[in-house]
Amino acid sequence: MTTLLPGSAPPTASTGEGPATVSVRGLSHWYGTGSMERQVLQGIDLEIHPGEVVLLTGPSGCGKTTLLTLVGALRQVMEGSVRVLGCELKGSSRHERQLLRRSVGMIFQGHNLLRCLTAEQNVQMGADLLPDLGYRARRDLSREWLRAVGLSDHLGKLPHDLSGGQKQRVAIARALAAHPRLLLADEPTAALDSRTGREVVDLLKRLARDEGCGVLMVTHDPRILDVADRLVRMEDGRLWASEVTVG
Ligand SMILES: Nc1ncnc2c1ncn2[C@@H]1O[C@H](COP(=O)(O)OP(=O)(O)OP(=O)(O)O)[C@@H](O)[C@H]1O
Repeated sequence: MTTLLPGSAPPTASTGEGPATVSVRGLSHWYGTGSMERQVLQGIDLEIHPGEVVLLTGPSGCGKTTLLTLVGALRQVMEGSVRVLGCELKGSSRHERQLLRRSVGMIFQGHNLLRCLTAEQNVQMGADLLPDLGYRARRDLSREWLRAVGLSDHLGKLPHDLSGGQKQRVAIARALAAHPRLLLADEPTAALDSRTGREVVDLLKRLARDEGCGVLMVTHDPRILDVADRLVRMEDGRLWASEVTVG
């Protein structure tokens, strides 16, 4: 039996069909100017389809986070094409990028919780992005997501009363509460023990499958590679043709 995620629609997703969630073509990126200029991405091509979980691996400093932030509309695209949920980011306006980011969930290493808000209030910020939901519905949704990540007993706690792994799970619940159509995650299991890390990636996989959400996840964690529909390896700013279909 399939258990639906909080507030989710019945499963409709199919992996690899329909328009791509992300389509990157010939993407290059540089940092610095003049003699300090350094190319960090070199002609990247990548597609992610609705419901697909793509894991990105590669050595430290090879450009993984840069790629994630470009796809997440957090940086201006310098060269190449990045289409996310039908929106071309090359040449896009700040307003267009802001609108797009409402449909993109992001889980980065420093979980960025607001220190003065409880776990429940932090997650509610994610639910606030959903249109047409009253206060009570948003609060209930936040509680359901916190239950889904195993934190029902910590609703009223402030971030400094939570462990690193618990904070990471709040950040994950906040990203998922907004019902993203694309989820970008930078080492989401880094601060988690192996059991919690496994639960979190299984949750992300379910989100992808049940809601047709594309997932791009950077990881160094060999214990979770099996969650991938596809593994992509980056070295020196290039995606090598080692796109391995996992299972
Ligand atoms: N804002 C910036 N300004 C200048 N250089 C940067 C900036 N951000 C990243 N870099 C450099 O660009 C290169 C790629 O960095 P990036 O963070 O994308 O790599 P990464 O693969 O995610 O590394 P890690 O696995 O250690 O997080 C690195 O050499 C990094 O030092």
